[in-house]
Amino acid sequence: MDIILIDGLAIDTTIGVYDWEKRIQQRLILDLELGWDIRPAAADDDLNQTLNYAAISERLIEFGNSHRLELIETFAERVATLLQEEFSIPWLRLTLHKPGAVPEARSVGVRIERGQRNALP
Ligand SMILES: Nc1nc2c(c(=O)[nH]1)N=C([C@H](O)[C@@H](O)CO)CN2
Repeated sequence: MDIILIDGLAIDTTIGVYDWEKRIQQRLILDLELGWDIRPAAADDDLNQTLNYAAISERLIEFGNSHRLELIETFAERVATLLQEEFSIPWLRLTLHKPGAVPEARSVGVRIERGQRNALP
């Protein structure tokens, strides 16, 4: 399986468990590895046969702007489901950072994998 990469995607959203967090926007940073077979697109030089990383990035930014969640776990799970359902992505690894959450840490976050890695040749 090949991998389409989106690294360091900045998404501003309302996220957090505390009351003060529900009144502000905070930035999440997403790194995505999206499983795909890129050979048909490469053979035909055709965007329609691959994952359009620009369209996916735009959709995830829109998701963040239109949802208010508490846990980064929930955000990550919702994004993974969206990617699988709307873009038919068979396998993905999502790393989500909430950089400002713990001042003493460079970053905190979650990493999840969803789907079947060997679903494609
Ligand atoms: N595992 C998690 N721990 C914490 C989360 C979270 O989403 N997942 N969130 C918070 C607060 O919202 C925090 O980010 C405020 O600084 C605390 N722990």
